Amino acid sequence: MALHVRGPSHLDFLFKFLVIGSAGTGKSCLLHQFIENKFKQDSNHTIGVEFGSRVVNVGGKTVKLQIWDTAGQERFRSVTRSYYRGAAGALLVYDITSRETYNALTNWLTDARTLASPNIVIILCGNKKDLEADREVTFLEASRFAQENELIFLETSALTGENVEEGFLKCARIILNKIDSGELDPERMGSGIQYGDASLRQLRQPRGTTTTQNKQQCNC
Ligand SMILES: Nc1nc2c(ncn2[C@@H]2O[C@H](COP(=O)(O)OP(=O)(O)OP(=O)(O)O)[C@@H](O)[C@H]2O)c(=O)[nH]1
Repeated sequence: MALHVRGPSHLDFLFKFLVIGSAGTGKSCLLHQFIENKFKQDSNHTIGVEFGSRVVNVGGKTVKLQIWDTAGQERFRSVTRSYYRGAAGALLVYDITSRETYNALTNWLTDARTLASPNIVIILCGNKKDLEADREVTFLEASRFAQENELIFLETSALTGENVEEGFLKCARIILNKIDSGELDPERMGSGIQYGDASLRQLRQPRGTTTTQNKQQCNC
């Protein structure tokens, strides 16, 4: 899907993000908490895909996060998979009170890395941190899984808001660092990154310089 940046002239970048993971882990609630700053009461299963966006300031840059919240239910898998392409970042969510959702992580991870991009930046979120008494997955084992699979790991609570903003911002910060270091090229097709108006102004060449296209047309 093509991304278009038409908006405030102060925008440096637009990043496409996904929220993925098994049904009922709290993906929609995490997105709602991040965007609305409150817990989404009576959250129903997502049908297909939902969308949200928020402009954030990270490392001195203004970034618009365009976030696709996907349905975790198996019956929507073919629809949701079609949204993976060209995502720069993802929150991969499991529920700390459900080992089943933790066991499914490997499949979600494979999907993300094959369908989105091998370079996609993924934050592993152990959600429902507030339900400590019902915990089925320890912090330590999830940390090890994250380390083995090169993921950043956080335990979150969409209910209390704990670590929710951190998850999204950490993902954005890592992507920005990778752009700075040259590891990620925003101009690569399917990078999930678009320059905003502010970056485009900086990139624009001064008048009178020879463009690549001009050089190609010249036979000398
Ligand atoms: N206690 C607690 N409950 C949560 C939290 N996050 C979500 N829930 C509850 O978990 C249930 C599922 O939340 P959703 O956000 O709809 O889950 P989902 O992952 O989007 O589910 P699908 O759309 O089916 O993939 C709801 O009843 C929420 O109220 C949390 O951090 N703490």
